[in-house]
Amino acid sequence: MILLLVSVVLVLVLIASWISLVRESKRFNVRGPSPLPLIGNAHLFVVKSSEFMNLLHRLSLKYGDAYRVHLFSQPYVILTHPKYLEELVPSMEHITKGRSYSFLTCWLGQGLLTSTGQRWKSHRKFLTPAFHFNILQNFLPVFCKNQRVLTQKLKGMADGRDVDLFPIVALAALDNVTESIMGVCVDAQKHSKSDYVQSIDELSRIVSMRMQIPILGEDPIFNLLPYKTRQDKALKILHGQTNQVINARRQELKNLNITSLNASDDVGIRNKHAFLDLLLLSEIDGQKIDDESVREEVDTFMFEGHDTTTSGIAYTLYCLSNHRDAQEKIYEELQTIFTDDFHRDPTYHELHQMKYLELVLRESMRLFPPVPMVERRMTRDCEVGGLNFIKGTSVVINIFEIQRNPELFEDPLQFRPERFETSLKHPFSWLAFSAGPRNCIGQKFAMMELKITISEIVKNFIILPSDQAPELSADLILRSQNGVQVKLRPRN
Ligand code: HEM
Repeated sequence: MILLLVSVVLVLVLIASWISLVRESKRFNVRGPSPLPLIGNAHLFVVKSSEFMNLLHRLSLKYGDAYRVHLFSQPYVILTHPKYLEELVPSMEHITKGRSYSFLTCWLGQGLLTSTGQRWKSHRKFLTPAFHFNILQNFLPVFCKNQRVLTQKLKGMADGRDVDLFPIVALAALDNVTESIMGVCVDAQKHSKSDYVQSIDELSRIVSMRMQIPILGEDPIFNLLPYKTRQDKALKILHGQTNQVINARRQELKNLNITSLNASDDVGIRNKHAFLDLLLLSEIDGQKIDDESVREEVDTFMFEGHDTTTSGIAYTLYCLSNHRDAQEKIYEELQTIFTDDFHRDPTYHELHQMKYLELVLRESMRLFPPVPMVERRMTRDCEVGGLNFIKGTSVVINIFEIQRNPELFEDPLQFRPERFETSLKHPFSWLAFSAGPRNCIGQKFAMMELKITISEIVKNFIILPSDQAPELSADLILRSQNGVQVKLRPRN
C-alpha cells in the first residue's frame, strides 16, 4: 500500500516538474531541446569533457545561434553570435555573473570576478590603477627571471620528444602571478610539490569538475562526496597562505609608519609589493578595505592570473608548432628589435614594438580563447537584444564558437595572424578578454607576460608539431584532455 502511495506521489512530482519545465521553456523566444522531468536537459551533457565543445556546437547547429537548455531546474541561454551582445555586453545592469561562478565563491568570496552591484563597481574603480603602466613595469623583471627558469627547463626537454606544455607553463605562470600580485616568491617551478602549488591545482580541478558534471553542481550532493573534504583542505592551505602574506605586509607597513599611498614615493609604485600595497592602503568612501576583502581580491587575481595565461601561452605555442613561417616572422621581428644583444631582457617599450607577435597572440586566442565562455545571470524578467529572459536565467556567451564563426572570420579554422591587420566585422567578434564594463582588468598584464614568454621561447627554440592534437575541454578555462603537446629543438 505504502509502495503504491510512494509511486503515485513520485509520478505526480515527475508530471508537475515536467509541466513546469515545459511551461518555463516556452517563456523564451528561442528554441532548445525539450526538457525531461526533474533533470531538464542535463542528460545531454553527460559526455566526455573532450566532447563538451562539440556538443555545444551541435546544439547551435540544431537550434540556432541563440538557444535554451535546462540543467535540472536552471535555465541557460547560450549565445553564439555577437548580434545578441550589442545590448548585453556594454550594459551596466546585466553584470551579475552566472551560476557556474558560484563554485568559485568558497575560494574567491566576493572578489572582483564573482561580485556584482555596488561592491563590484567600487572595487573595479579602486583596482583599475593596479594595472597602470607604472605598476606593470615593476613586474617585467619578475617575468623575465621566471622565464629564464622556464627556458632552462625546456632546454632539458628539447631533444625531439613530445612536451606537454600545459603543466610546465602553469608553474611559470603561477610564479609570475604570485610574485607580482602577492610580492612573494613561492618558486613553484622548483617546488611543484609544495602544499600551496598542489592546493591550487586541486581546487582548480574540483571547480572544473563541478562545472562539467551537472550532478556535482548540486550542493547537497557535492557536500556528501569526498571532494568536499578535499576542497576544504585545499581552501585552508590557500587562504592560510594568502592571509599570512597579507598580515606580514601589513606589519611591515606599520613598522615603516606608512598609512597611505602618498606617504612614500616607493609605496604602491616602485616596489615589489605594489599590488598588495594598493589593496592595503587604498580607501573606499574614506574606509580602508577590510582584511577579508583584501584576501578575496588577492585570491581572485591569483586564480584569474595564472590558468588563463597558461592556456594562452600553451595554445599559442601549439599554433606556432604548426606554422613555422609565423615563428620565423616573430624571430625576424625580434632581430630588428634586439640589434645590440639578442639575448638580453626586453624593455617595456620593446614589448610594444613586437607588433607581429601581437597579431599571432590575437589569432591564437581567437582559435583557442583561454576563457572559452563567460556567463551572466539575469536578475529580473527582461528583454535584451531581442531575446526574452526570465529572472535567474544564466546567459552563456560562447566566445569559442563566436570566434570560429565563418560569417565573422573568413576560413575560420585557418591560422592567419594577418587577418587582425584589418578591422573586425563586428566589434564583439573577438572576445578573448571579453568586452564592456566586465572585461578583463588584467589584459595588459597578460599581454606583457605572453609576449615575454613567447618571444623568449622563439628566440631559443624551433617549435615543431607533435603527432597528438589537443582534445579540447573547457570549464572557465580552455584546457586539453591529453595535454598541449609540441616538440622543441634548440636554435643554432
Ligand atoms: C590570456 C590571459 C587572460 C585572458 C584570456 C583573460 C580573459 C578574461 C575574461 C574573458 C574575463 C571576463 C570574465 C567574465 O566575464 O566572467 C576576465 C575577467 C577578469 N580577469 Fe582576465 N584574462 C587573462 C588574464 C588575466 C590576468 C593576468 C589577470 C590578473 C592578474 C586577470 C584578472 C581578471 C579579473 C580580476 C577579471 C574580473 C574582472 C571584472 O569582473 O571586473 N586576467 N578575464
